[in-house]
Amino acid sequence: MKNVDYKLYFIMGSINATDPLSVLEDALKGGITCFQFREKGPNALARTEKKAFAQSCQRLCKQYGVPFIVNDDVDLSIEIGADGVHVGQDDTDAAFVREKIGADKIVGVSVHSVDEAKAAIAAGANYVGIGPVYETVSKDDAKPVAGTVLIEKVSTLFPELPIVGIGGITATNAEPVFKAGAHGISIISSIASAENPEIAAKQLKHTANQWAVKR
Ligand SMILES: Cc1ncsc1CCOP(=O)(O)O
Ligand SMILES: C=C1C=NC(C)=NC1=N
Repeated sequence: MKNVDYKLYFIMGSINATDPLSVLEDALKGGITCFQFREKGPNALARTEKKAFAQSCQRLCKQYGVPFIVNDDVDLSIEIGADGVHVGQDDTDAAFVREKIGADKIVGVSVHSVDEAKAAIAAGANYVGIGPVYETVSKDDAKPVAGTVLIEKVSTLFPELPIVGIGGITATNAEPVFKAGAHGISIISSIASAENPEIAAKQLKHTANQWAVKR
């Protein structure tokens, strides 16, 4: 799975929306370019329910030709033939994930330092997620707000490495994330909690397209 478009990377799980499948379909209609199935938190689904929900999301992504990436759960990703896996520093080791899912799948890694970015590259990551750029309400154990400093450092040191910024990103604060060198923005609440998720995705896509051209 090469040259993936990380421009507008939506992340969601069953706890992020009342009707998650209709939110995902709206986001897909609004033009998201990548989706991450992130089923985490106190009331997250497990086992058979989690797999069934993941496959419903995967089916929608397939209809819209959008890559379907699973957060952390490597076995689920393999079981349902997902397009890739995203891992955090405390999740499964990225090199192990790469070895398990094979060369043509997507491996994404959350990084919080230059050293972690270096290690992610060595492990065979296709992209890194850097944040939280701004205050986030969607991850209770998020690291301190980092701004765009690390995005600038990593994009300067590793110009070829795809970077997505994450954390509190909206249509009005996305510009600095791209200016700092990110290839894309990762979003939960600006889309999942929006009055109209399709319009929210369209607005974010418009901003992302403006900046992706200037890269
Ligand atoms: C998963 C994750 N990692 C760092 S912040 C975050 C949550 C992003 O959610 P939101 O876009 O609602 O701030
Ligand atoms: C924590 C994360 C950072 N970045 C991305 C893309 N996904 C995540 N779940």
